[in-house]
Amino acid sequence: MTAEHIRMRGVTKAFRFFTLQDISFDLEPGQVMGLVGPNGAGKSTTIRMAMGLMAPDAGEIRVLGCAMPDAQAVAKRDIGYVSAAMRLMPNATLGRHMSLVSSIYPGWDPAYAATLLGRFNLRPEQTTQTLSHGEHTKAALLLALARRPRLLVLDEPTSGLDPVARHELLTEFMDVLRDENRSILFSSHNTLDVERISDRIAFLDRGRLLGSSDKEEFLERWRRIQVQLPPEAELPELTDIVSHVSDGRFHTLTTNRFDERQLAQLGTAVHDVQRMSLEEIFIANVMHHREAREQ
Ligand SMILES: Nc1ncnc2c1ncn2[C@@H]1O[C@H](COP(=O)(O)OP(=O)(O)OP(=O)(O)O)[C@@H](O)[C@H]1O
Repeated sequence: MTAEHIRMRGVTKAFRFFTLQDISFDLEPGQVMGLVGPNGAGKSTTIRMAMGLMAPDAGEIRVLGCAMPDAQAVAKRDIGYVSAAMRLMPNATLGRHMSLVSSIYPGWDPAYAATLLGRFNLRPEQTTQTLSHGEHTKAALLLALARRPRLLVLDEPTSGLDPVARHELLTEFMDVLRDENRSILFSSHNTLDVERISDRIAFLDRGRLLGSSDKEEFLERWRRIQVQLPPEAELPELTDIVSHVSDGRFHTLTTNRFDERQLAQLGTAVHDVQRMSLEEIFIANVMHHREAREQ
């Protein structure tokens, strides 16, 4: 029995034109992990395997202590899963969905469901086919959240939502995490959302995991260093520089392992040191790995 809510080790899945390679990460109780990657990076494939909807070619997946995909029926009693591809029954009302879900899952919380109806501005009488895209997403999220599952797995949960609904949803996620036995894995292109609520981040690109660590660790390690050299002077040999842009005199160095040693080596040439947003780190990380692979 493992304590992790999700544990992936060496997970590989090959399609005709794409391979997800050697994916390993852990999601601990009480954590929110943002799975970030460009289009086609393998986020949904990773999530689908974690949900037991697809078997890996190799590697180990355990979710809430259950081996996936074999023991998915047991694990899913305590997982709320929402993806953009999911469709509610077209002719049924939201109220019908709510009573169906509440009859299956003992954790259903009617008072919380009523609160979410108000927050998401939804009515139980609405049928699925009359819902807008954003309302459909909110309805699916309501059905997952009101079960109060131990693990929420959300594939692009904020796509198609307006900024106010996004804000409300992210606030809901933070509420979920007041309970340290619960956790969330969510995928997103929206690095602002990920930066706001995640405490762990996994970056994926072209089927590979570029890194998985605490958000604060990413934000602490990555820096842009602006350097201004006197004429004829040469930039000292530095390690851990992932990108270097220069017009001869002014240099912008991006480092993924910032420390005082680098500044000491550059001395008085350092003009400015800037923290990077998660979006800037994401782009720099992806470009650095792509260049390294192409060399
Ligand atoms: N069943 C499948 N058969 C063949 N190829 C597949 C299958 N499912 C996914 N792929 C391929 O795997 C790659 C990764 O897809 P995936 O949906 O996991 O990416 P993603 O990171 O979620 O992308 P996006 O952000 O665009 O939704 C894509 O190139 C896709 O074409």
